[in-house]
Amino acid sequence: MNKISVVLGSDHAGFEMKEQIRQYLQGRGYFVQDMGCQGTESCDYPDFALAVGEKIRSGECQRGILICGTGVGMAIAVNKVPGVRAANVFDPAIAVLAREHNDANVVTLGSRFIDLEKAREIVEKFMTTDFAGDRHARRVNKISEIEKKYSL
Ligand SMILES: O=C(CO)[C@H](O)[C@H](O)[C@H](O)COP(=O)(O)O
Repeated sequence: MNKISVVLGSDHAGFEMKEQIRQYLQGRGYFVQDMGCQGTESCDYPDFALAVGEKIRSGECQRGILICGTGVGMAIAVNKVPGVRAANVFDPAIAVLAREHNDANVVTLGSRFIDLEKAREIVEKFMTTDFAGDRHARRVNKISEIEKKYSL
C-alpha cells in the first residue's frame, strides 16, 4: 500500500475524468479522498478547489488533483489556500518539473483539452516524482515568504 494520501475534486466539466483518475489511483494503491462533485450537473469549481485545498493545508493529504474544463479556474482558486502550490499541467514533462523544481502539491487538469491517457501520465509523474530541493528549496521558501507577507 502506498502511503501518500491524495485528494481529488472536480466541477461538472471534470467529473468523468475525476472518476477515471480515482479508479486509476486506487488501482495503484493510493489512499484517495474524493471531495466531489458527484455528477455532471453544472456546479462551481471554487467550492471543490477550497475543499481540496483545506485537505492539503491541514496535512491530511499530501497531494491534490483538481479537474475542470481547463484547469485554470481550479488553479487560481486553490492557490488562494495558504500552503498550496498548484500547477496547471498539460504535459507529463511539466508534471515532473512542477514536482522537482516547485514542490507542487496540487495539480490541476483541463478535461476539455487533454485525453484520459495524457491525464493518467501526468498524474503518474505528479505522484511519483520527488522534490529536488537544493536551489529549488530556496526559491520555494521565497514563495512561502510572499504568502506570509499577505496573511492576516
Ligand atoms: O474555470 C474554468 C475555466 O478556467 C473551467 O474550465 C470550468 O470548468 C468552466 O468555466 C466551466 O464552464 P461551463 O461553461 O460552465 O461548463
